[in-house]
Amino acid sequence: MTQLSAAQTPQRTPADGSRALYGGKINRRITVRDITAAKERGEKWPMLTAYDAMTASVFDESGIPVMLVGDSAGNCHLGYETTVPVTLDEMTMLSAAVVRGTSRALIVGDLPFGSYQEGPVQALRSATRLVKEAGVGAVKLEGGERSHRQIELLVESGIPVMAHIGLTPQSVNSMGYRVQGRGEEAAQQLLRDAKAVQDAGAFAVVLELVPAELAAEVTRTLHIPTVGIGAGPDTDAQVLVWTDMLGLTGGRVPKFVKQYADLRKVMGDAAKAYAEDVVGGTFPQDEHSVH
Ligand SMILES: Nc1nc(=O)c2c([nH]1)NC[C@@H]1CN(c3ccc(C(=O)N[C@@H](CCC(=O)O)C(=O)O)cc3)CN21
Ligand SMILES: CC(C)C(=O)C(=O)O
Ligand SMILES: [Mg+2]
Repeated sequence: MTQLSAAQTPQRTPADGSRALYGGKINRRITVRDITAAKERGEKWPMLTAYDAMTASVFDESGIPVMLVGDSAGNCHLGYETTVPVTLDEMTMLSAAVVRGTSRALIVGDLPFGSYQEGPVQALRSATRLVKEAGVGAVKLEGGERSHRQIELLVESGIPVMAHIGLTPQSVNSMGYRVQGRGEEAAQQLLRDAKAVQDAGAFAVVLELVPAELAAEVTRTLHIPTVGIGAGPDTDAQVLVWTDMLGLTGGRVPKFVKQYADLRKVMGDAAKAYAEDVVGGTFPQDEHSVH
C-alpha cells in the first residue's frame, strides 16, 4: 500500500462549509447522518419547535435544519397547563402537519407522557405510529438511564432517537421545573444519563436547564451532539420553543428565552385594526367586493 501524505489525503468534507446544516447547500431532506457529520466538523446548529404546517413552512424556508414537534404543543398550542395531558393521537396529528409543511428540515416527533414509560415494546409501538402515520425522521423521549432500554429497541428497529435529560417536563409532578445537575452528586447523575443515552444509540441529546459548565463538559465528553435549552453557549445545538422566541406565548416565559419578535403585539394590533374597520364601516371597500 502506498502511503498518502497529509496533503494527498482525500478530504472527507469540503472545507467551504457547503455541507453546513444552516447556510450550506443541502437541498434535500436532512438526515440524522448529516447531524452526526456536523458534530465531527464542530458545527453549531439551530433547532426550533413547530406545531403546524404553516409555521413549519416559514422556518423551513428560513433554513432551520431541524424542527421538533414538541409536546410543548400541550401548553403552547392546545391550551393545556403542562405537557402531561398530551396524547399520542395529538402528537401524530401535529407531527403529520409539520412534515407536510416542510421539505428540508429533519422532523423530530416528541413521544408524549404515557406513550413509552411502560417499556420498550410500548415505546416501539408509539414511535412506529409517528414514523408511519406522521412521517417523522426521528423521535424524542425523556429520561437518561431510566429510558435506555426504550432507546435501544427503537434504534435497533431503525428509528433514530433524540434523548432528553436534565429537566424533563413530563415529570413536573415529581420534579417541578427546577435546574438539574447542581451539586457534585447531581452532576455525576447527569453525566451518567448522558453516557447511558449515547451507549443506547441516541443520535443526539437535549440538555434542558442544566448549569452551563456542566453542559460544556457533557458536550466535550460525548461524541453525539448536545442540544441545549437553558444549558449555556457551549452545546453543539440550541433549541427554543417557537412561540417563546417570537413573543407569542403570553404570560411568563423561562429565563433562558431570547425574544426575537413581538408577534403577540403584531397580531393583537392587526386584530384591533380589523375590528375598528368593521365597526366603523371602513372594511370592506370596493376593492374587496364583487359586483
Ligand atoms: N412555553 C414553553 N417554553 C418552554 O421552554 C417549555 C414549555 N413551554 N413547555 C415544556 C417545557 C417546560 N419547560 C420549562 C418550564 C418552566 C421553566 C421554569 O420555570 N424555569 C425557571 C427557572 C427555575 C429555576 O431556576 O430552578 C425560569 O425562570 O426560567 C423552565 C422550563 C421548557 N419547556
Ligand atoms: C423544550 C423542548 C426540548 C421540548 O421537549 C418540547 O418543546 O416539548
Ligand atoms: Mg418535550
